Amino acid sequence: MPTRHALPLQSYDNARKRHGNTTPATLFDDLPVSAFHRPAQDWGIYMTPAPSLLISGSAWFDGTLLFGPLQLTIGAGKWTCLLGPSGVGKTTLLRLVAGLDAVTRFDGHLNASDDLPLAGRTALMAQSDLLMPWLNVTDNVLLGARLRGKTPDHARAARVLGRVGLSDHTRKTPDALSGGQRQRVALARTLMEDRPIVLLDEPFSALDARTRSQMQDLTVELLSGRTVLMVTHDPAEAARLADTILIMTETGISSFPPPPSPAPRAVDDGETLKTQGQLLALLRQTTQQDESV
Ligand SMILES: Nc1ncnc2c1ncn2[C@@H]1O[C@H](COP(=O)(O)OP(=O)(O)OP(=O)(O)O)[C@@H](O)[C@H]1O
Repeated sequence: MPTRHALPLQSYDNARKRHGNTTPATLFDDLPVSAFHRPAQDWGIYMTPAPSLLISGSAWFDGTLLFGPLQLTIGAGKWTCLLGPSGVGKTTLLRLVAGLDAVTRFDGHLNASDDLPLAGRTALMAQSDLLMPWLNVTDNVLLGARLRGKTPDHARAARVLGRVGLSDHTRKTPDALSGGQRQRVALARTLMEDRPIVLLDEPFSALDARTRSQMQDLTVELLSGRTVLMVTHDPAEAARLADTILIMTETGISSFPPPPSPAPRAVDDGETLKTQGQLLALLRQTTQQDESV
């Protein structure tokens, strides 16, 4: 764990200690430590146009094959949904792309099509919200900027928090929020991070149906032009949002045709509902095959 005493938010380490170090250390570890000390103009690399992701290889944990060999391309500026049975390695794949998985060995290549490093160009919204319990909602959303020594953009944070429906909750700490509200704070924080590659791990799973469809629309709007890789268990979500649908199983990754209309698709769009049904049928088959092994 790198020391963080030079970070602009001086109280970060102390607060972590006070709270028993309960917050996962990985929240902003996608930033190389040296990046915290770079002059502002060097941050240009993080604003590059969205590249494709080229992934090829196998992942191993403790000498056991987790998944692979697999080979896939995540389209530049496109929204790719990754589905598959629990435990097949979807989260691991996201964490590997984000450079956050120190325990899994990946034999192969994880590259951007522009040949620039991935480090610092990804934003990951993890399955757990990773909110700092001692910071209020606004400060959680602004934490990334503070850690990088940038002037926090309070006006933008207020706008994004307004868009995710949390304007009335900005001064609350996470313990005073519902699960769905916490997930919206985490979403707001990810949307504040201006990265060309965005990795979302079941970002809408804790939301009620109405809020979920609203947050899906908002996220598509705000991440337009980014390369998005989203893990989801929800065929309806994939059918609404995906430019590309990928199914990950123990035997590899295959693609599934999305509906022809552009995303986000209407929830009652006929082609979208058809794709949702076909996808669910395929996932049921996949799960049954896994269970019969
Ligand atoms: N820290 C860890 N130590 C050991 N094994 C782990 C660890 N994290 C994950 N695994 C194992 O790695 C495999 C892949 O896990 P991963 O979380 O990537 O799956 P997933 O497809 O995202 O599952 P889910 O859909 O349930 O979130 C699983 O078998 C899991 O048990």
